[in-house]
Amino acid sequence: MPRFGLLPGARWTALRNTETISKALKPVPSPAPAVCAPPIITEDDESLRDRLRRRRRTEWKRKQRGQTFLDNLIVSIRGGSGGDGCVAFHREKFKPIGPPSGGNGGRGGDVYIMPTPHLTTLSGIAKRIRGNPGANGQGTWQNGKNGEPLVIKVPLGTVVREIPRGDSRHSPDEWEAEEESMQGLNTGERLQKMRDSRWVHYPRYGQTNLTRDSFKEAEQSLYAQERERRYARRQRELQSPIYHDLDKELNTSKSIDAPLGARHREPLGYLVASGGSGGVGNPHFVSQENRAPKFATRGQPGERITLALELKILADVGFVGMPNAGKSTLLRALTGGRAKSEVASYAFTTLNPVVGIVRVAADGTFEGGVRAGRVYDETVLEQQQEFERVQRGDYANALTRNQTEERRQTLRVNTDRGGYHFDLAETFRFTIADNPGLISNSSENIGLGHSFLRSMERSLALAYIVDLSGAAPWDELLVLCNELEKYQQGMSRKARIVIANKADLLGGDGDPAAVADAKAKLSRLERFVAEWMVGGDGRYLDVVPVSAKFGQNLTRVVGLMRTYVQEARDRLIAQAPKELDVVRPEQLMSSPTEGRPEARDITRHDGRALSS
Ligand SMILES: Nc1nc2c(ncn2[C@@H]2O[C@H](COP(=O)(O)OP(=O)(O)OP(=O)(O)O)[C@@H](O)[C@H]2O)c(=O)[nH]1
Ligand SMILES: [Mg+2]
Repeated sequence: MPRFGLLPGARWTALRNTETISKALKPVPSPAPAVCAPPIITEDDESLRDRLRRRRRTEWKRKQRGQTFLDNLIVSIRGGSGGDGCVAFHREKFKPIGPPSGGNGGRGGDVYIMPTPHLTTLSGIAKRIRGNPGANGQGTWQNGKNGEPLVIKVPLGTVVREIPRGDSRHSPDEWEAEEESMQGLNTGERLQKMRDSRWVHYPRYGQTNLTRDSFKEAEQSLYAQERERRYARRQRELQSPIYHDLDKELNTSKSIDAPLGARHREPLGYLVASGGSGGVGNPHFVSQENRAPKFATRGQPGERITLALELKILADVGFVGMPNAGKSTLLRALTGGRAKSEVASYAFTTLNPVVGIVRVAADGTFEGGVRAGRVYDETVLEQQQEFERVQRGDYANALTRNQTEERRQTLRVNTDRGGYHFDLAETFRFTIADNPGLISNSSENIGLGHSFLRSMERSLALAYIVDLSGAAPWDELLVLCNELEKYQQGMSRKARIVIANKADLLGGDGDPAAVADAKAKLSRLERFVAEWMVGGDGRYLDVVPVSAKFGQNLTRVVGLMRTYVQEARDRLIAQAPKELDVVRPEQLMSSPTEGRPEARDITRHDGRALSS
């Protein structure tokens, strides 16, 4: 029995015509017998698929030219609309004609914006946000409930700006939106629509109300109030447009001198759009002339605001390096694996900045350094190894956290100093941002674009990461330095250190000739840095060879970074004691670097052109 299938391109509508049915159907061969066994997916297939997926993601990201890194977002916000007032008359046994008893509508919920350290991207924020509406009033003087406030949580370091009127990105306010919705209507229709959106009438009394003087007066006064509100809004927009630099967490603890028993309210953040007032019920319109008003007002629409959110990640130290230099590996090594930055051997693994915290003890020990012997390999390989460990049952007899603690106390020794324990007293902490790789012409939005460079503007210090095993790490440095300068003049003066990574690849297992070569390369890099690269305060940049993968020489890096951060913080306090919250990087630097050579067209040690 032949099976039939739809000819490619034949539309289902064609099947209505019976004549075309025979044309639309064609015999198709019977399917191959079902294979019972599931297809065997080898490990190679898995990794190939994984690599292809990553490649697609990177390519897509590159095509967006930095547009998808959500550090810039336009949000249009609407406060909650107020609830409608109610038209009702009191009814009771033996009281058939009671007084007006319509309740007022509830106020629309306000919209607040609040910084939180638990977020690192703006990607979870909707582009249109609407506050909660107030509830409508009801009979027997029942007022509607106010709308709950809505809090938009944004990452720390977000700058909030109101988009001014006239800007193409500005979305219309309440009145402009109403005007737009009435386009094409004649005067009578417009008036009718405006009345419908402002008034509630007692059933079947709409037309009767309109002719009453008391209604006309009420309408006049409503429009007058609206004009005042509109004028006040324009004034506010001109005189104090919304601007918040959310670089500090809001204090959530109760003040110590708060009265006993005072309720603690969680801070909501900064108000950005107020909710509309609720409409008033019909008792509001009682007058000598009209003892039983049969109209009430509707709730006002909430404020409409358009905000531009810009995320400038706040990290004390920012990493600047070419793709594959080992920035993510270094961040993971410095944070003891806490910072979940992806590591892989292809360019542009890191697509968005990742911030990690380095915790340092009084003796210079840092959290990542206490787990001696740990290798920070590529994340896929680590996952694979972890999976194998689980499969082998290595964790079956592992001690629980309480057991470990007990054991430590009984033995009075520190048996476990790795993992997520950092049992030394932490005396200093700073944050590091691992940024996507920078390539030649990144400042012109090539590669992953320059959106992440904006985040670096705020770092107190920058660290260049170069691949020491490459053919010419000094050329990499030049490109990095020039790109920073091209993006913002004077930015490269924030750099304090050159970290020469992958030092473990040099030295060829102790072969004297290879060791001599490695030393020569390092001293050439040092000479280059001494000759061409001067920090903002006129000092030369430190050059430190490390191996991020094997955690070698990292204590020195942490020690130096700690000094830079401490110095910069002290300087900030000294220079701007009253404006501590304003980071002014240009104040940190004093002497310009001159005579720096131009970026050259260079190729990397692996032969790839940098200007791709
Ligand atoms: N031998 C050795 N390999 C390293 C070292 N540091 C990083 N690698 C390897 O270098 C490759 C790239 O490392 P990543 O940390 O992803 O480099 P990245 O600079 O973050 O790269 P992008 O995110 O693409 O800009 C990985 O295969 C790492 O395992 C090191 O110190 N020694
Ligand atoms: Mg990376």
